[in-house]
Amino acid sequence: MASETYDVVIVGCGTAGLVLAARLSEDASLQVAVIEPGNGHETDPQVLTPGAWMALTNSPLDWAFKTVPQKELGNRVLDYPQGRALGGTSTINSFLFAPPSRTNIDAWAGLGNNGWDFDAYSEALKRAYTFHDASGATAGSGPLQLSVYGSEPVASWCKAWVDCFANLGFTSSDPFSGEVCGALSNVESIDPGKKQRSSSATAYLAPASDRPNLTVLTGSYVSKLLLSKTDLDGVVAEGVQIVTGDGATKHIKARREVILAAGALNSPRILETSGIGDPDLLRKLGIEVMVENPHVGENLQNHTTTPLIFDVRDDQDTLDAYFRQEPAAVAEAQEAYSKDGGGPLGTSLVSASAQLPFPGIRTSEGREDLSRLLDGHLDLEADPRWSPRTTPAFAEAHASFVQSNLSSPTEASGTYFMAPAGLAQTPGNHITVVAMVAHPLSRGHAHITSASPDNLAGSGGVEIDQATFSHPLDLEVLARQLRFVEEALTTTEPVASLLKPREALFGDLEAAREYARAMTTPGHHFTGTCAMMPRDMGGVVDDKLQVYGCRNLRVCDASVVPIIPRANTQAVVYGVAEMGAKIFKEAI
Ligand SMILES: Cc1cc2nc3c(=O)[nH]c(=O)nc-3n(C[C@H](O)[C@H](O)[C@H](O)COP(=O)(O)OP(=O)(O)OC[C@H]3O[C@@H](n4cnc5c(N)ncnc54)[C@H](O)[C@@H]3O)c2cc1C
Repeated sequence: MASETYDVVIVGCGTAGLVLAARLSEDASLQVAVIEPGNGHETDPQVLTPGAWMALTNSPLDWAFKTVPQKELGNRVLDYPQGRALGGTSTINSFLFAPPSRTNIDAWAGLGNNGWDFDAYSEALKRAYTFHDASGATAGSGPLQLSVYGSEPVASWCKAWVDCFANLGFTSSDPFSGEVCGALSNVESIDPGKKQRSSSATAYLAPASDRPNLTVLTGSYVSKLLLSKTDLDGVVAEGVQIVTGDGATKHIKARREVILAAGALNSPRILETSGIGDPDLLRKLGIEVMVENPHVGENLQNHTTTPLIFDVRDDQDTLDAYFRQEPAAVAEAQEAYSKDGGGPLGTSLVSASAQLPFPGIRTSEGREDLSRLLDGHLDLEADPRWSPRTTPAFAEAHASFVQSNLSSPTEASGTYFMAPAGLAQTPGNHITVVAMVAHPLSRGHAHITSASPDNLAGSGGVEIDQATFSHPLDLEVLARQLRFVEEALTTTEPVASLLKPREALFGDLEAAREYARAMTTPGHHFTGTCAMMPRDMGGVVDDKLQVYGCRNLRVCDASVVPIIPRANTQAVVYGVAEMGAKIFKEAI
């Protein structure tokens, strides 16, 4: 069988994978190979034009996973998109760049992950981005380009949104500070010079692509890790087996390290297919057990998103006509974008967000409500009913973090997004607001259901269960967020007087729960399936991102995130990858 040898072999040219490829190949003495089933789309206008991102899901650039039916959502099956291209999900995502909170990252350190405190993490994240603010000033020193969109009517809606929450006492703050408690115009991974998508492919790979020590193998998927078991060394990763675009099987050997960066759904699949996972599952499927670890593929965490659409006064401008793809509005959008990158094609359309504490936490009534909820639903002694495969130690640490987050008047336990258009594409003018529980307690899993390495070519042979609302506290918090946001926007200026009169949807909490069960869809923030924490707590990798029980094998992508961040995940992944690159450089 054909074989090639490099020092480091990286599996996946995604968000994290290309950060690692670019950073590690800065050392000209290291031969680095990175492998990707998808292809490059460097000149594809569908990828580069911000407003076109929605068409990328369910396209050939999407793995297009699906969950099993979700019991608490009336057995609905959920779409789980994931990028399959140079840049991975950073090539198909919706641009929002939301750095995580100090308390969230410090909670990772609190699990026993030495060196992963917020200050160290923040330094690493700054190496990933350069943020250009409206005045032209910049922050950060990295290749990823970030900006805030400023065209009308989006800018006016963002201002009204920010002012509305300021009037409720939630003043906006610096999104990079780790301490946001208020509303803001979203920072997006859009290059303000080119008015185009900035991804790990454009920002990290493009400038490094002609390095002689960096080999990028596209159109090829890893079908197996090459692991050997010896009495002396235990289990060692020696490389990977790949299947190329023409169906040939090849071995790519690693002298030093194999780094899995295949994302939160594919990294655990590759481990399990290669014999690292729950011994019962592996034996049942006829896979030789190389490393026993029942936590591989467990601890899947994801946000849920629940939209509320508000009718806007007819004399207020929104992006509805474009969103309904009315020919005149589409032509106008194309003209605006080709003129100066403005108009709806220049932005994700998800223009503003708010990160807010538990509804009512600043009143005694709200605090009593929360206290009843926590007493009824949050057992700090680790309740295994909600996540039977999680260790009591992790369940307790997770619950304790969520309790402290919900109880704080200044920490965000809810994240809200605003788009100045109706996502239902109905006639008239609208804004859509999406509510999200920042740190859900429900945890699911992603496990293989077949031993065949051929499955790794696509989305078959895997069972993904998000276990939506399996922890009852998540639905309770969300129901309160929905009532809060409806009341806040319809009664607080300046937004209230921009909306048409409306009959409240949620007379009581049960109405809000029902609405959530019917309308909730997944965020695309899959994390946790190869969690970084001590092994006896349920970890798959240690704080150097090494896979427990296997030498020369690391994981570095969204799967290592042990507790989901309060908002979207790409910023977290860029930070994790920059942290990982530093750790690996020191180790190799
Ligand atoms: C539709 C969508 C919109 C999103 N919007 C936002 C947003 O607005 N803001 C935000 O912060 N986050 C957003 N996210 C989430 C965020 O983009 C991801 O969390 C992040 O990019 C994941 O990075 P990763 O490196 O873990 O995985 P990926 O970037 O997905 O990289 C994994 C790579 O591994 C490759 N791979 C998989 N299997 C194999 C194999 N067997 N062999 C070789 N390679 C393999 C994949 O093809 C892929 O290129 C969005 C996600 C989606 C799906």
